[in-house]
Amino acid sequence: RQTGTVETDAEKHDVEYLTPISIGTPPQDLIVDFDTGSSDLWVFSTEMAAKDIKGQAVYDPNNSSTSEKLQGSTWQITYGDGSSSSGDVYLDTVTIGNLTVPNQAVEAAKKVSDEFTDDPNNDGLLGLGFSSINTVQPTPQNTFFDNVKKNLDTPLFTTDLKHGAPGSYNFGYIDPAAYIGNISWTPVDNSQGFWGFTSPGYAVGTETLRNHSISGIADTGTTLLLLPKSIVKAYYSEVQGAQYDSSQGGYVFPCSPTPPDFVFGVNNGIVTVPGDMVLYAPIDSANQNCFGGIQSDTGIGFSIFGDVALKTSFVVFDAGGLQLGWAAK
Ligand SMILES: Cc1ccc(-c2noc([C@H]3C[C@@H](O)CN3)n2)cc1F
Repeated sequence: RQTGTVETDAEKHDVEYLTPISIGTPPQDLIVDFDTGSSDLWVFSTEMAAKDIKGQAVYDPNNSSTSEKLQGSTWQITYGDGSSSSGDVYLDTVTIGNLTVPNQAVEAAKKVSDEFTDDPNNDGLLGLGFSSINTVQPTPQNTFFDNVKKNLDTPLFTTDLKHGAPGSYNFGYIDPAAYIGNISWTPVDNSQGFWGFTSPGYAVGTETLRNHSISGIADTGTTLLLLPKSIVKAYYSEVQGAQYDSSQGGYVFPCSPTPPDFVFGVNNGIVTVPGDMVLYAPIDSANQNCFGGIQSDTGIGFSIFGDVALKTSFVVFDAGGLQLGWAAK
């Protein structure tokens, strides 16, 4: 039985968290976006057109003695922001930290949309969602976590994302030094392939929790906290000068004073998103106005507890108990 840990670095404004992995023999090092909201491990590869690669590291299956083409298999994925990628599939050895999975399905990109080409530090994505939504055809493949979990002390991983500082993903153990107080546990609904859960309510600032079911997913690959329009309006009604700016595509408000905290329930506990985390990023060079870290989930069909929510907490993604644990830190 094993456990593992790997450090993840925040990009500017914590827009995404990038984590090193190794693929093949000898090992090829790439840095990828761990995404609990999807379930494909795909990487930039030598099968792409040179014009679509701008600084990224690429996986070369021909340079790995352990790669084996999964004949006839292809994949195609589209993310929440409309970005997409596609290609074919190899089985190869994948190592994260001290954990190795032989014969992991590695999805080699042949095409990627401009958003990926224009993201030079990101060499691909590693899905930590449920394998039921893996896009490989004709036979969906297992995620790294699904393949490694039988070797773990316990079938869970934890996230400790931070604001503008390296965080960590741990596999197979809960580090008691990584959080304070108690872990609030809530059941996971994985029927859509996500780490879905329902929060019982929310509060703005220091008010008491309002009963309002919020069904959403814990998604490390989404930058912001996307909530029902009514809750977003209630929050920004208490932020001086806040307004919906269609040119920015969301609520903006003066970067000072610090806006109120946003609190959401997790079972009988609460998670507090400090006001200064709702100040997502300045939209002008004078840093006068800021884009909000809380925005509407309209059109998605569920809420998304992205990095703005996750980086406030130590979160346990427990596939054994099919539950999520949230703790302060
Ligand atoms: C350029 C780029 C675009 C999107 C994403 C991306 N990664 O995870 C997610 C969310 C949305 C949902 O699809 C699953 N989790 N989005 C990453 C990128 F590097």
